[in-house]
Amino acid sequence: MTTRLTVATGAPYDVVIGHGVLSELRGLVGTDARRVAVVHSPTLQDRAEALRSELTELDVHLLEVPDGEAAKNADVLTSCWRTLGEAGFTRSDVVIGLGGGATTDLAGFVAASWLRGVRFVNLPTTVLGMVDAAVGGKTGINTEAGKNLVGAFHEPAGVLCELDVLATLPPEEVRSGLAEVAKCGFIADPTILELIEAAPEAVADTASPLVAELITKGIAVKAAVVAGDLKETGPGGSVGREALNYGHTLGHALERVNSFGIRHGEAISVGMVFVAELAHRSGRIDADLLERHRSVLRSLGLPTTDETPFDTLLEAMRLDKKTRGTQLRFVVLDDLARPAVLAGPDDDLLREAHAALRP
Ligand SMILES: NC(=O)c1ccc[n+]([C@@H]2O[C@H](COP(=O)([O-])OP(=O)(O)OC[C@H]3O[C@@H](n4cnc5c(N)ncnc54)[C@H](O)[C@@H]3O)[C@@H](O)[C@H]2O)c1
Ligand SMILES: O=C(O)C(=O)C[C@@H](O)[C@H](O)[C@H](O)COP(=O)(O)O
Ligand SMILES: [Zn+2]
Repeated sequence: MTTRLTVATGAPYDVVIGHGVLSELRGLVGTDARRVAVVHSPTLQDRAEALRSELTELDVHLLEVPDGEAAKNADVLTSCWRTLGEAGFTRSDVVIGLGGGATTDLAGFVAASWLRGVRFVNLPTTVLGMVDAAVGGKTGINTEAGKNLVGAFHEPAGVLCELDVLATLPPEEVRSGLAEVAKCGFIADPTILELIEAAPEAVADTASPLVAELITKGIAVKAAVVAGDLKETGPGGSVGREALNYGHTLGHALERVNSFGIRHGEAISVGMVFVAELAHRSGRIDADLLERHRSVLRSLGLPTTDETPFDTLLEAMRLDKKTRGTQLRFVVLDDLARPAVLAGPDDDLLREAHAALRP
Protein backbone atom coordinates (compact mmCIF):
# COMPACT_ATOMS: atom_id res chain seq x y z
CA MET A 1 0.00 0.00 0.00
CA THR A 2 1.21 3.50 -0.81
CA THR A 3 0.29 6.47 1.35
CA ARG A 4 0.54 10.05 0.14
CA LEU A 5 0.57 12.99 2.55
CA THR A 6 0.72 16.60 1.42
CA VAL A 7 2.80 19.19 3.23
CA ALA A 8 0.52 22.16 2.68
CA THR A 9 2.99 25.03 2.75
CA GLY A 10 3.11 27.88 0.20
CA ALA A 11 4.71 25.46 -2.27
CA PRO A 12 2.91 22.22 -1.33
CA TYR A 13 4.62 18.91 -1.91
CA ASP A 14 3.90 15.25 -1.27
CA VAL A 15 5.55 12.72 1.00
CA VAL A 16 4.97 9.27 -0.49
CA ILE A 17 5.39 6.25 1.79
CA GLY A 18 5.39 2.64 0.60
CA HIS A 19 7.09 -0.03 -1.49
CA GLY A 20 8.22 0.76 -5.02
CA VAL A 21 7.74 4.50 -4.62
CA LEU A 22 11.05 5.42 -6.31
CA SER A 23 9.21 5.04 -9.61
CA GLU A 24 7.98 8.59 -8.89
CA LEU A 25 11.50 10.03 -8.87
CA ARG A 26 11.72 10.94 -12.55
CA GLY A 27 8.51 12.93 -12.34
CA LEU A 28 9.75 14.83 -9.30
CA VAL A 29 13.04 15.74 -10.95
CA GLY A 30 11.00 17.41 -13.67
CA THR A 31 11.49 17.99 -17.35
CA ASP A 32 13.80 21.03 -17.21
CA ALA A 33 16.76 19.31 -15.55
CA ARG A 34 19.77 18.10 -17.48
CA ARG A 35 21.99 17.33 -14.49
CA VAL A 36 21.23 15.61 -11.20
CA ALA A 37 23.50 15.40 -8.14
CA VAL A 38 22.80 12.47 -5.82
CA VAL A 39 24.30 13.32 -2.42
CA HIS A 40 24.66 10.04 -0.54
CA SER A 41 26.56 8.39 2.31
CA PRO A 42 29.03 5.53 1.61
CA THR A 43 26.55 2.94 2.94
CA LEU A 44 24.07 3.92 0.22
CA GLN A 45 26.47 3.66 -2.72
CA ASP A 46 24.69 0.71 -4.38
CA ARG A 47 21.32 2.40 -4.03
CA ALA A 48 22.76 5.62 -5.44
CA GLU A 49 24.10 3.72 -8.47
CA ALA A 50 20.72 2.05 -8.88
CA LEU A 51 19.05 5.46 -9.20
CA ARG A 52 20.71 5.89 -12.59
CA SER A 53 18.13 3.52 -14.05
CA GLU A 54 15.34 5.85 -12.82
CA LEU A 55 17.12 8.88 -14.26
CA THR A 56 17.94 7.88 -17.82
CA GLU A 57 18.84 10.67 -20.27
CA LEU A 58 20.11 12.80 -17.38
CA ASP A 59 23.71 13.57 -16.48
CA VAL A 60 23.84 11.89 -13.03
CA HIS A 61 26.64 12.83 -10.59
CA LEU A 62 27.07 10.73 -7.46
CA LEU A 63 28.43 12.87 -4.61
CA GLU A 64 29.56 10.50 -1.88
CA VAL A 65 29.89 12.31 1.45
CA PRO A 66 31.17 11.03 4.82
CA ASP A 67 28.88 8.86 6.91
CA GLY A 68 26.41 10.38 9.36
CA GLU A 69 27.16 13.57 11.24
CA ALA A 70 30.64 13.85 9.68
CA ALA A 71 28.87 15.04 6.50
CA LYS A 72 27.35 18.09 8.20
CA ASN A 73 30.29 20.46 8.08
CA ALA A 74 31.64 23.33 6.02
CA ASP A 75 34.46 21.31 4.39
CA VAL A 76 32.05 18.73 2.97
CA LEU A 77 29.68 21.50 1.86
CA THR A 78 32.57 23.21 0.05
CA SER A 79 33.51 19.97 -1.70
CA CYS A 80 29.91 19.56 -2.91
CA TRP A 81 29.91 23.13 -4.28
CA ARG A 82 33.18 22.35 -6.08
CA THR A 83 31.65 19.31 -7.78
CA LEU A 84 28.52 21.21 -8.84
CA GLY A 85 30.67 24.01 -10.23
CA GLU A 86 32.91 21.64 -12.18
CA ALA A 87 29.87 19.83 -13.58
CA GLY A 88 28.21 23.11 -14.59
CA PHE A 89 25.04 22.81 -12.50
CA THR A 90 22.52 25.49 -13.49
CA ARG A 91 19.28 26.68 -11.89
CA SER A 92 17.27 24.08 -13.76
CA ASP A 93 19.34 21.20 -12.37
CA VAL A 94 18.45 19.15 -9.32
CA VAL A 95 19.99 17.89 -6.06
CA ILE A 96 18.78 14.61 -4.55
CA GLY A 97 19.46 13.67 -0.91
CA LEU A 98 19.75 9.90 -0.43
CA GLY A 99 20.47 8.73 3.11
CA GLY A 100 19.71 9.38 6.75
CA GLY A 101 18.91 12.74 8.25
CA ALA A 102 22.53 13.86 8.32
CA THR A 103 22.88 13.30 4.57
CA THR A 104 19.56 14.93 3.67
CA ASP A 105 20.30 17.93 5.97
CA LEU A 106 23.55 18.47 4.07
CA ALA A 107 22.03 17.78 0.64
CA GLY A 108 19.22 20.23 1.35
CA PHE A 109 21.71 22.92 2.29
CA VAL A 110 23.76 22.24 -0.84
CA ALA A 111 20.54 22.78 -2.82
CA ALA A 112 19.56 25.86 -0.78
CA SER A 113 22.93 27.54 -1.21
CA TRP A 114 23.88 26.63 -4.81
CA LEU A 115 22.90 29.55 -7.09
CA ARG A 116 20.77 30.73 -4.09
CA GLY A 117 18.53 27.72 -4.38
CA VAL A 118 17.88 24.86 -6.78
CA ARG A 119 15.24 22.15 -6.79
CA PHE A 120 15.81 19.22 -4.47
CA VAL A 121 14.21 15.89 -3.74
CA ASN A 122 14.64 13.79 -0.61
CA LEU A 123 14.97 10.01 -0.55
CA PRO A 124 15.31 9.26 3.19
CA THR A 125 16.68 5.84 4.13
CA THR A 126 16.32 5.83 7.93
CA VAL A 127 13.24 5.86 10.12
CA LEU A 128 14.38 9.20 11.50
CA GLY A 129 14.94 10.63 8.05
CA MET A 130 11.49 9.59 6.84
CA VAL A 131 9.60 10.72 9.88
CA ASP A 132 11.41 13.97 10.47
CA ALA A 133 14.56 15.16 8.73
CA ALA A 134 13.50 14.81 5.08
CA VAL A 135 10.23 16.67 5.62
CA GLY A 136 9.78 20.35 6.41
CA GLY A 137 12.68 22.13 4.75
CA LYS A 138 15.11 22.61 7.65
CA THR A 139 18.54 22.11 6.10
CA GLY A 140 22.00 22.80 7.46
CA ILE A 141 25.30 21.84 8.99
CA ASN A 142 26.98 21.89 12.41
CA THR A 143 29.81 24.19 13.48
CA GLU A 144 32.32 23.77 16.30
CA ALA A 145 30.00 25.84 18.46
CA GLY A 146 27.03 23.54 18.07
CA LYS A 147 24.39 21.61 16.23
CA ASN A 148 22.68 22.91 13.06
CA LEU A 149 23.96 26.44 13.65
CA VAL A 150 24.26 27.26 9.94
CA GLY A 151 21.48 26.48 7.49
CA ALA A 152 18.44 27.58 5.59
CA PHE A 153 14.77 26.78 5.18
CA HIS A 154 14.57 25.18 1.74
CA GLU A 155 11.69 22.87 0.98
CA PRO A 156 12.00 19.73 -1.11
CA ALA A 157 9.93 19.30 -4.25
CA GLY A 158 8.91 15.93 -2.87
CA VAL A 159 9.91 13.15 -0.49
CA LEU A 160 9.86 9.45 -1.37
CA CYS A 161 9.97 7.09 1.62
CA GLU A 162 10.87 3.70 0.13
CA LEU A 163 10.16 1.32 3.01
CA ASP A 164 12.22 -1.51 1.45
CA VAL A 165 15.46 0.35 2.27
CA LEU A 166 14.82 -0.01 6.00
CA ALA A 167 15.61 -3.75 5.78
CA THR A 168 19.34 -3.01 6.18
CA LEU A 169 19.00 -0.40 8.91
CA PRO A 170 20.73 -1.49 12.16
CA PRO A 171 18.36 -1.90 15.17
CA GLU A 172 19.99 0.94 17.10
CA GLU A 173 19.26 3.30 14.19
CA VAL A 174 15.63 2.11 14.10
CA ARG A 175 15.35 2.89 17.83
CA SER A 176 16.91 6.31 17.32
CA GLY A 177 14.27 7.15 14.70
CA LEU A 178 11.49 5.94 16.96
CA ALA A 179 12.48 8.60 19.48
CA GLU A 180 11.22 11.25 17.04
CA VAL A 181 8.08 9.17 16.44
CA ALA A 182 7.45 9.06 20.20
CA LYS A 183 8.07 12.83 20.27
CA CYS A 184 5.18 13.25 17.81
CA GLY A 185 3.07 11.13 20.16
CA PHE A 186 3.78 13.36 23.15
CA ILE A 187 3.38 16.70 21.41
CA ALA A 188 0.43 15.98 19.11
CA ASP A 189 -0.88 12.45 18.54
CA PRO A 190 -1.27 10.17 21.61
CA THR A 191 -2.45 7.28 19.40
CA ILE A 192 1.24 6.89 18.52
CA LEU A 193 2.03 6.25 22.19
CA GLU A 194 -0.85 3.78 22.45
CA LEU A 195 0.48 1.80 19.47
CA ILE A 196 3.95 1.64 21.03
CA GLU A 197 2.59 0.68 24.44
CA ALA A 198 0.47 -2.10 22.95
CA ALA A 199 3.42 -3.81 21.24
CA PRO A 200 6.83 -2.33 22.11
CA GLU A 201 8.78 -5.35 20.75
CA ALA A 202 6.96 -5.33 17.43
CA VAL A 203 8.33 -1.91 16.50
CA ALA A 204 11.77 -3.45 15.91
CA ASP A 205 10.50 -5.15 12.74
CA THR A 206 10.76 -2.50 10.06
CA ALA A 207 8.89 -4.71 7.60
CA SER A 208 5.81 -4.76 9.82
CA PRO A 209 2.63 -2.82 9.05
CA LEU A 210 2.95 -1.35 12.56
CA VAL A 211 6.22 0.40 11.69
CA ALA A 212 4.72 1.71 8.44
CA GLU A 213 1.77 3.03 10.45
CA LEU A 214 4.03 4.70 13.03
CA ILE A 215 6.12 6.31 10.30
CA THR A 216 2.99 7.56 8.55
CA LYS A 217 1.53 8.97 11.76
CA GLY A 218 4.83 10.69 12.60
CA ILE A 219 5.02 12.28 9.15
CA ALA A 220 1.40 13.41 9.45
CA VAL A 221 2.26 15.27 12.68
CA LYS A 222 5.35 16.84 11.14
CA ALA A 223 3.50 17.86 7.98
CA ALA A 224 0.68 19.51 9.93
CA VAL A 225 3.01 21.45 12.23
CA VAL A 226 5.23 22.63 9.38
CA ALA A 227 2.24 23.67 7.29
CA GLY A 228 1.14 25.93 10.14
CA ASP A 229 4.52 27.57 10.75
CA LEU A 230 7.14 26.83 8.12
CA LYS A 231 9.75 29.29 9.37
CA GLU A 232 9.20 28.79 13.10
CA THR A 233 7.86 32.27 13.78
CA GLY A 234 5.09 31.11 16.13
CA PRO A 235 2.14 32.85 14.45
CA GLY A 236 -0.25 34.63 16.81
CA GLY A 237 1.92 33.77 19.78
CA SER A 238 1.39 30.03 19.26
CA VAL A 239 4.11 27.47 19.97
CA GLY A 240 4.04 26.67 16.27
CA ARG A 241 6.94 24.76 14.77
CA GLU A 242 9.00 25.01 17.95
CA ALA A 243 6.84 22.13 19.25
CA LEU A 244 8.93 19.83 17.02
CA ASN A 245 11.93 20.86 19.08
CA TYR A 246 10.55 18.97 22.11
CA GLY A 247 13.54 17.41 23.90
CA HIS A 248 16.02 19.11 21.58
CA THR A 249 17.48 21.85 23.82
CA LEU A 250 19.20 19.37 26.11
CA GLY A 251 19.39 16.78 23.29
CA HIS A 252 21.45 19.00 20.99
CA ALA A 253 23.67 19.98 23.93
CA LEU A 254 24.31 16.28 24.63
CA GLU A 255 25.24 15.73 20.99
CA ARG A 256 27.61 18.71 21.08
CA VAL A 257 29.37 17.76 24.35
CA ASN A 258 29.74 14.20 23.05
CA SER A 259 31.31 15.57 19.84
CA PHE A 260 28.28 14.19 17.92
CA GLY A 261 29.22 10.65 19.00
CA ILE A 262 25.71 9.99 20.34
CA ARG A 263 22.78 9.28 18.01
CA HIS A 264 20.32 12.16 17.54
CA GLY A 265 17.30 10.11 18.66
CA GLU A 266 19.12 8.86 21.76
CA ALA A 267 20.03 12.40 22.77
CA ILE A 268 16.47 13.58 22.12
CA SER A 269 15.12 10.72 24.24
CA VAL A 270 17.10 11.94 27.25
CA GLY A 271 16.12 15.51 26.38
CA MET A 272 12.40 14.61 26.44
CA VAL A 273 12.67 13.12 29.93
CA PHE A 274 14.49 16.29 31.00
CA VAL A 275 11.71 18.61 29.77
CA ALA A 276 9.09 16.29 31.25
CA GLU A 277 10.89 16.69 34.60
CA LEU A 278 10.90 20.46 34.07
CA ALA A 279 7.18 20.48 33.28
CA HIS A 280 6.37 18.30 36.29
CA ARG A 281 8.49 20.38 38.66
CA SER A 282 6.83 23.58 37.45
CA GLY A 283 3.35 22.14 38.01
CA ARG A 284 2.39 21.64 34.37
CA ILE A 285 2.16 17.85 34.08
CA ASP A 286 1.34 15.16 36.61
CA ALA A 287 3.55 12.31 37.77
CA ASP A 288 1.77 9.82 35.50
CA LEU A 289 2.61 11.72 32.33
CA LEU A 290 6.20 12.17 33.53
CA GLU A 291 6.45 8.42 34.12
CA ARG A 292 4.86 7.73 30.74
CA HIS A 293 7.83 9.44 29.08
CA ARG A 294 10.26 7.10 30.83
CA SER A 295 8.20 3.97 30.20
CA VAL A 296 7.55 4.59 26.49
CA LEU A 297 11.15 5.53 25.75
CA ARG A 298 12.61 2.66 27.81
CA SER A 299 10.27 0.20 26.08
CA LEU A 300 11.81 1.30 22.79
CA GLY A 301 15.29 0.62 24.18
CA LEU A 302 16.14 4.32 24.31
CA PRO A 303 18.23 6.01 27.03
CA THR A 304 16.47 8.06 29.70
CA THR A 305 19.37 8.85 32.05
CA ASP A 306 22.38 11.14 31.95
CA GLU A 307 25.44 11.85 34.11
CA THR A 308 27.06 14.70 32.16
CA PRO A 309 28.18 17.55 34.47
CA PHE A 310 25.26 19.98 34.30
CA ASP A 311 27.34 23.14 33.85
CA THR A 312 28.82 21.72 30.65
CA LEU A 313 25.32 21.17 29.29
CA LEU A 314 24.09 24.59 30.41
CA GLU A 315 26.90 26.25 28.49
CA ALA A 316 26.07 24.23 25.36
CA MET A 317 22.31 24.94 25.68
CA ARG A 318 22.89 28.71 25.53
CA LEU A 319 23.43 28.54 21.76
CA ASP A 320 20.13 26.74 21.14
CA LYS A 321 18.16 28.50 18.38
CA LYS A 322 15.18 29.06 20.66
CA THR A 323 17.28 31.21 23.03
CA ARG A 324 16.41 34.90 22.95
CA GLY A 325 19.11 37.17 24.39
CA THR A 326 20.23 35.46 27.58
CA GLN A 327 16.90 33.69 28.10
CA LEU A 328 16.84 29.93 27.52
CA ARG A 329 13.50 28.64 26.22
CA PHE A 330 12.29 25.04 26.46
CA VAL A 331 9.39 23.29 24.77
CA VAL A 332 7.40 21.59 27.54
CA LEU A 333 3.92 20.10 27.82
CA ASP A 334 0.98 21.61 29.67
CA ASP A 335 -0.66 18.22 29.17
CA LEU A 336 -0.45 15.39 26.69
CA ALA A 337 -0.47 16.87 23.16
CA ARG A 338 -0.47 20.42 24.55
CA PRO A 339 3.00 21.83 23.88
CA ALA A 340 3.99 25.18 25.38
CA VAL A 341 7.15 27.21 25.88
CA LEU A 342 8.82 27.60 29.26
CA ALA A 343 10.93 30.76 28.99
CA GLY A 344 13.78 31.66 31.32
CA PRO A 345 13.47 28.99 34.03
CA ASP A 346 15.80 29.37 37.06
CA ASP A 347 19.12 27.61 36.78
CA ASP A 348 18.23 25.80 40.02
CA LEU A 349 15.12 24.29 38.44
CA LEU A 350 17.15 23.18 35.44
CA ARG A 351 19.79 21.69 37.71
CA GLU A 352 17.17 19.78 39.75
CA ALA A 353 15.48 18.44 36.61
CA HIS A 354 18.83 17.26 35.29
CA ALA A 355 19.76 15.68 38.64
CA ALA A 356 16.58 13.59 38.34
CA LEU A 357 18.09 11.97 35.24
CA ARG A 358 20.88 10.29 37.22
CA PRO A 359 20.71 6.51 36.80
N1 LIG B 1 16.04 18.74 9.14
C1 LIG B 1 15.27 18.28 10.10
O1 LIG B 1 14.12 18.69 10.26
C2 LIG B 1 15.80 17.20 10.99
C3 LIG B 1 14.92 16.49 11.79
C4 LIG B 1 15.42 15.49 12.61
C5 LIG B 1 16.77 15.19 12.59
N2 LIG B 1 17.60 15.88 11.77
C6 LIG B 1 19.01 15.53 11.69
O2 LIG B 1 19.11 14.21 11.18
C7 LIG B 1 20.32 13.63 11.63
C8 LIG B 1 20.05 12.24 12.17
O3 LIG B 1 19.53 11.45 11.13
P1 LIG B 1 19.66 9.85 11.17
O4 LIG B 1 19.24 9.36 12.48
O5 LIG B 1 19.00 9.36 9.97
O6 LIG B 1 21.21 9.63 11.13
P2 LIG B 1 22.29 9.44 9.97
O7 LIG B 1 21.97 10.21 8.78
O8 LIG B 1 23.60 9.70 10.63
O9 LIG B 1 22.17 7.89 9.61
C9 LIG B 1 22.43 6.96 10.63
C10 LIG B 1 23.31 5.81 10.12
O10 LIG B 1 22.51 4.94 9.33
C11 LIG B 1 23.19 4.63 8.12
N3 LIG B 1 22.14 4.31 7.14
C12 LIG B 1 21.29 5.18 6.56
N4 LIG B 1 20.37 4.52 5.84
C13 LIG B 1 20.67 3.21 5.96
C14 LIG B 1 20.06 2.04 5.47
N5 LIG B 1 18.94 2.08 4.76
N6 LIG B 1 20.63 0.84 5.78
C15 LIG B 1 21.75 0.81 6.55
N7 LIG B 1 22.35 1.88 7.08
C16 LIG B 1 21.80 3.07 6.78
C17 LIG B 1 24.00 5.84 7.84
O11 LIG B 1 25.06 5.52 6.97
C18 LIG B 1 24.47 6.23 9.23
O12 LIG B 1 25.59 5.49 9.61
C19 LIG B 1 20.89 14.57 12.66
O13 LIG B 1 21.93 15.32 12.09
C20 LIG B 1 19.74 15.47 13.01
O14 LIG B 1 20.16 16.73 13.43
C21 LIG B 1 17.14 16.88 10.98
O1 LIG C 1 11.56 20.36 12.03
C1 LIG C 1 11.72 20.96 13.09
O2 LIG C 1 11.36 22.11 13.26
C2 LIG C 1 12.39 20.29 14.22
O3 LIG C 1 12.70 20.90 15.21
C3 LIG C 1 12.64 18.83 14.06
C4 LIG C 1 13.79 18.30 14.88
O4 LIG C 1 13.50 16.93 15.15
C5 LIG C 1 15.12 18.34 14.16
O5 LIG C 1 16.09 17.68 14.91
C6 LIG C 1 15.62 19.70 13.71
O6 LIG C 1 16.75 19.57 12.90
C7 LIG C 1 16.01 20.58 14.85
O7 LIG C 1 16.05 21.85 14.38
P1 LIG C 1 16.90 23.01 15.04
O8 LIG C 1 16.31 24.23 14.44
O9 LIG C 1 16.77 22.93 16.52
O10 LIG C 1 18.30 22.81 14.62
ZN1 LIG D 1 15.23 15.96 15.94
